[in-house]
Amino acid sequence: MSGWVTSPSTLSPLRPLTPSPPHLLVPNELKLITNQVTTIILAGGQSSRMGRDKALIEIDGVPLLRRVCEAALLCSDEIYVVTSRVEAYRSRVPSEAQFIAEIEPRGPAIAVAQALPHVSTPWILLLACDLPRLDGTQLQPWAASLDGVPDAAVALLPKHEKGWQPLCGFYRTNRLSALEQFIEQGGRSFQRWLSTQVIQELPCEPRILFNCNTPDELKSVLQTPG
Ligand SMILES: Nc1nc2c(ncn2[C@@H]2O[C@H](COP(=O)(O)OP(=O)(O)OP(=O)(O)O)[C@@H](O)[C@H]2O)c(=O)[nH]1
Ligand SMILES: [Mg+2]
Repeated sequence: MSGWVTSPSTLSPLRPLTPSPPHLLVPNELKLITNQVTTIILAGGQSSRMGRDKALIEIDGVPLLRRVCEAALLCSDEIYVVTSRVEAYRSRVPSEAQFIAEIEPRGPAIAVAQALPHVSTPWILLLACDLPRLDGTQLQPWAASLDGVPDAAVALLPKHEKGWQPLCGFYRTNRLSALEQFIEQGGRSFQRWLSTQVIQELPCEPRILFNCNTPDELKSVLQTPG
């Protein structure tokens, strides 16, 4: 597959080319898994701007949360969904996804901190659940570039016009104790914490970061799929 830099030290062997059952959105043939990355998907927001649960909004018959899980499964084996709505989502995600239950939404920073004890890989891929144009085949070369990230950088994140996009990028697991400390000291804003950290920019097409927060944004996705 073009763009995928194979590196025996960081990649687990390719999946065998077994034919996929027809119900799978992610054919086994497309998977290129790195054993460096655990994916954490945040799906515990309030969806107040959308007026209904964004995670369950269907595009081409597939809930947004499932689309994001399927994209992540192209590059990582371990996927955790952090949410207070575990039962509502359980049947709507791929069977590989595991859940971390929150009592109530307390913001993305705390949700990430809650997931940390589950992670044993050196990197975390952190994703929002409202990224309808996230492309799993794009995640693969991103994950393959992690070895080249300078040691000083805590995260590899795309930039958009308002600054870093914290919910579509990679974090060094062993540096997130700084996030835990920030929270212990009362900090809640992910953006504020990021502003104190060294971040490496991840070159990224803006369309992949398109965030579906409002009914109008949803309409634009439905009108211009892909
Ligand atoms: N687990 C968890 N996820 C969250 C929390 N707050 C936001 N998220 C997720 O973070 C991502 C970005 O959230 P936003 O789109 O900014 O906010 P939202 O709360 O979902 O929606 P609004 O109420 O319209 O702001 C989404 O995937 C949310 O589900 C939280 O407290 N816990
Ligand atoms: Mg959003």
